[in-house]
Amino acid sequence: MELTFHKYQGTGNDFVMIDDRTEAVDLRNLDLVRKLCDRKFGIGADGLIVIRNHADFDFEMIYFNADGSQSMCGNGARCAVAFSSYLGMINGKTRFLAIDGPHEAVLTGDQVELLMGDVKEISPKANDFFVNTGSPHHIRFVDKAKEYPVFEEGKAIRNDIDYAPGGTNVNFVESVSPDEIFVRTYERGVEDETLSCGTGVTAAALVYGNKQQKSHIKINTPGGKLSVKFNSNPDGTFSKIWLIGPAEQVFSGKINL
Ligand SMILES: N[C@H](CCC[C@H](N)C(=O)O)C(=O)O
Repeated sequence: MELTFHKYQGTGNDFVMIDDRTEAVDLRNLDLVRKLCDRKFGIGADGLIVIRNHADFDFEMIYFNADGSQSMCGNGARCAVAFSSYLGMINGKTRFLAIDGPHEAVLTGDQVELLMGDVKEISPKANDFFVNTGSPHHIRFVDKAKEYPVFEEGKAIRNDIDYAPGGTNVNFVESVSPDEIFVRTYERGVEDETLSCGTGVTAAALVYGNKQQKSHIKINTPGGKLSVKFNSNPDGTFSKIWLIGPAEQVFSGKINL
């Protein structure tokens, strides 16, 4: 079977995208997911995104991490919006469905503004924090993030018994200025550091913004620049959380399965 794919990246978080409106892809075939994402034996990506029609939304995005596990993916969702526009399914604005529920997004040039789900709380975790922004995130503030042992420390926290059985993503955050941070992320399901993580920088921005009393945070990542703006509510929840950044089609191709 020959499969057409498109490769996208959002601030260095990269994805194999498949237009599966014919529903030809067997979503139970996790060996297929792992093969497509394999950087030596397949196309190579942090994750796979399958786009399907949905009666109540412009499209549905189904996200798989490279290991076949599923979660919400912020950068992937931004790339899915750009891909659905490329396919002619949307025109600038969209309302689509992901694993964590409905999302709105606006595409302006190569910038995608993605409305994330509301966040109920920021939980303290020893000297760190935990936030669920559609996927789980441990947040640790460090002095020199560029020199921090992200793989070793991230893997240890990701596998901490406190997070069993599902685990968590882990973000190491350095303050740059009152409204700017630098973030490196160890991603569950990729089981390595990725160049950026959309739900992760969103979680980091909420924690930092809450501390700094700021509602618009700029985020630098090894893969590029993102920003997050949000409302802090009197009950301690967060809403109108927008994740903003670029999404780019890198190449397309066909693969024989
Ligand atoms: N690895 C994450 C999902 C992808 C998150 C990341 N790629 C993003 O942009 O949000 C998890 O298993 O929860």
